[in-house]
Amino acid sequence: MEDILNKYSLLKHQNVPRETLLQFETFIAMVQKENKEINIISRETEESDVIRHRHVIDSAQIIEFIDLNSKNTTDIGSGGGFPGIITSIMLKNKKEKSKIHLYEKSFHKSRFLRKASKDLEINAKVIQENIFEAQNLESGTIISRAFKPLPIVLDLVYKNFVSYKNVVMFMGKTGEKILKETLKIWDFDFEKKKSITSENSFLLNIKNIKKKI
Ligand SMILES: C[S@@+](CC[C@H](N)C(=O)[O-])C[C@H]1O[C@@H](n2cnc3c(N)ncnc32)[C@H](O)[C@@H]1O
Repeated sequence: MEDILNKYSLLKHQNVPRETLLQFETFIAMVQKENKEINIISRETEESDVIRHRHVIDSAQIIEFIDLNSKNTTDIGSGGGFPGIITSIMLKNKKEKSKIHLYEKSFHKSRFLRKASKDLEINAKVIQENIFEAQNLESGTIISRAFKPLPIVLDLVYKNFVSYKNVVMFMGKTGEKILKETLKIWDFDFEKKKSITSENSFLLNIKNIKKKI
């Protein structure tokens, strides 16, 4: 059998423990099983290799942006648990106490997320709610992957969160254009990191959001 470290060679620089990688593999099997019942990820991407690269490794690369001094991190629009479940697995094996709050409006996906969190014994809380209706939220890092466009996420954070440390956004191939347009309306500090899984994508680590107009 191929060594698990080879399968996750893109994460080599992060020294992810074998135990964490094994839990990633368990989670991949859970997603594949559930995907037969409900649409967690698109059917074309449900091969193990594809889930590992496109969803698991892609999610894991944000770990360095998570504020470990905060009580909780919030994943908005968690879907099948990317990146919320993946980061929670990593925090558990790093013995970090920060809890991941997974906001997901779908009943079926929330039920899957709850079961996966329980079976994986991770420190995650699933909140089945429309996040736009949630008020006075508090978080350390807020994570958003394939949820809504950047300006909508910024507006949500601005209006619905009373405190947060930073916002991590996954940006695709139109990311540069979207960033430029967004900066006309919003003022914020940001840091960019090239994605390790996709040539045209990057991560944005955003702080100090202010509205310009
Ligand atoms: C395209 S999926 C992305 C899921 C996951 N973050 C990923 O990267 O694979 C967007 C998810 O956000 C959820 N969602 C959409 N609007 C929402 C809302 N207002 N509140 C909470 N969840 C929402 C959807 O049900 C869906 O599961």
